[in-house]
Amino acid sequence: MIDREGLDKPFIVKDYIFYMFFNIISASILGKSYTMDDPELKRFKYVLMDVGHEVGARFMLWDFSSFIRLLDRRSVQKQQQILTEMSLMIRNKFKDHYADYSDAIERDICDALITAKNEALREGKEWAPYLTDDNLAMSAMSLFLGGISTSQNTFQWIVLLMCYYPEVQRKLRQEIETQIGDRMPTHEDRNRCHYVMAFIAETLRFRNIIPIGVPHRALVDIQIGKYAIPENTSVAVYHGIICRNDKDWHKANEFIPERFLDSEGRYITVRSKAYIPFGVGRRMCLGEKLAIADLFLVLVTFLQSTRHYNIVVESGTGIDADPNGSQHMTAPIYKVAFSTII
Ligand code: HEM
Repeated sequence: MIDREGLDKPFIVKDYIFYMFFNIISASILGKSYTMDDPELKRFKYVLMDVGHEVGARFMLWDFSSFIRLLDRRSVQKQQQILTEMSLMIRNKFKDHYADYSDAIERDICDALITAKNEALREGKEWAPYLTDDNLAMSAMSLFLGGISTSQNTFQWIVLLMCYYPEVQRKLRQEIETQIGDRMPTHEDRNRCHYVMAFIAETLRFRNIIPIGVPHRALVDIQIGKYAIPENTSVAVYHGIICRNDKDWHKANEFIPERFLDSEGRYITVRSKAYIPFGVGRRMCLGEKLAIADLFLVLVTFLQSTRHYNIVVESGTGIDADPNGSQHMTAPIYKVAFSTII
């Protein structure tokens, strides 16, 4: 990134973050990485990032209003066409895994799905008939779609917030320096980097990227607290409000990583019920552990590799969300500049 953009020149960091997380998730699920100018990657980027900016928050209403779909018909058609291409591509990549599959090595999630299918068939499990190649390929696609925009979007906030609050950046660097130094970070390092973990947890609370969650449907008539919900009603949990309400959070609208540290500076792993950036209940995020692991490793590596530089941020709207950020609470478009510490 620094080699490409040079020193002391502010540049938009957004696409770099997208490409990095795209490759991380793609390598874990499909076992494939892309170069930045790969045309396939650019098509994916349209669906995962650009369509939201093209039509703004109206994008959320496509499912509910045929009039708005008509108004945005070009974007709707383009998105549908790319999604169809994506599902075909993922089906093919899933099937390609059979060519050199071995149950002794699990290269990625597609391999793990094939192993699960073979085991279910061998053991005569009642769900084995549902583990068809098409269903498994579409499960891989759900992970792919669910994982990339969420993780990359959270990391856009991570970079913005740590640059916007230089004192926070200093504390992150200091902990990484004393606990890890120059060596490659491991998953176990999460147990010693309490401030880094608290910073990630606070970013997820403070700028909860899916504030209205994923809409669900009541399958039967049900009572939730004092509310009677009739069958077939759409139900959305407003995570964004719950994660930032004054009843549950002291100074809810301030960014305070220390709220996730105990009096001895240790990361608090027992969570308040109001901490739900990954949703709640049976349909909560499947990728929470993978997301936290990736965010930790990428953040530590990023700070290690930039330790000789000051990172300065230029953001016209500060740390307010992008008003055109569709259903996600997207970070504003900001620039960063690297300068050598003298
Ligand atoms: C910082 C990163 C992430 C955040 C904040 C996040 C957040 C969420 C939220 C709020 C939901 C909806 C839960 C609900 O409806 O109650 C969800 C669902 C889901 N997420 Fe994530 N997610 C992240 C990363 C990932 C990753 C890395 C993957 C997989 C590789 C993933 C896969 C999924 C899937 C498959 C669902 C649907 C689960 C279902 O409907 O049963 N997510 N996520």
